[in-house]
Amino acid sequence: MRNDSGALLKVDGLEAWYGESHILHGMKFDVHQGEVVTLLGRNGAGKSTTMRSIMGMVAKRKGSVSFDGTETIAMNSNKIARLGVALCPEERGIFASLNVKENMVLPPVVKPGGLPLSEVYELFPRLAERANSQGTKLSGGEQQMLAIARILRTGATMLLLDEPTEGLAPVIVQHIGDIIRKLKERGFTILLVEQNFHFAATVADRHYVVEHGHVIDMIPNADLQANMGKLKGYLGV
Ligand SMILES: Nc1ncnc2c1ncn2[C@@H]1O[C@H](COP(=O)(O)OP(=O)(O)OP(=O)(O)O)[C@@H](O)[C@H]1O
Repeated sequence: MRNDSGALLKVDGLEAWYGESHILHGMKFDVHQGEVVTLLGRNGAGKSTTMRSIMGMVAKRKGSVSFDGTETIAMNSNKIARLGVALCPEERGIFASLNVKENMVLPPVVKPGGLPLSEVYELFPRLAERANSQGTKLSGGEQQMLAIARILRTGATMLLLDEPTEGLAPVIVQHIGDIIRKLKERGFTILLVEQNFHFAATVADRHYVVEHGHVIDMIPNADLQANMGKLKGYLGV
């Protein structure tokens, strides 16, 4: 059952700490079924910590995070994953000694409905070509594709993508954009952390601006151009 607002993911009053450092201060936002939503903000604003907290990977946290009506704040990350939420972390986490196919079949299927390898390869023809290549031999773009492809295998329906375009050439960034739009068409719900707001504008429905561990604004993508000056001010660019 969805919660009252109809949101698939609802974050409310989320606080998080690393040791004694208080990082998140009442994060509040939601993501509806089938939406692509970004978290934008300056370095150190708390975007990755928010993603990690949603996944249950930050030990000290409180507040409320609900997924499809289920409160997850007290759950461990395995249990959260079994609800169908998956994180593609900024560092990508490819196993260097394994090849593409081995990397792909490694994560456990947590929920029925994960994409079979054949469908993953349809979405990522480049990975099909590179199926037997070792992780160390992949370009940054191929590693990023593999990192996304891997979580599609798990059956997750809510994808948390942390800076998927970081350090990639413009042509690869465009390709990642195509993939995100295809995933949206297939009904996936996506929360995206991005530094590149020009890219974010090409894939997202709404943008939340994060500063000092909480949301300070929400801008629908349709209003982004009209709010560009304000957004650049928030981001200091
Ligand atoms: N493992 C950690 N231990 C202690 N502090 C951390 C840890 N990870 C992040 N931080 C600190 O938490 C704050 C928020 O970091 P976070 O990575 O969530 O920000 P961000 O908005 O994702 O920024 P960036 O775009 O630079 O990744 C920063 O001050 C960072 O130094």
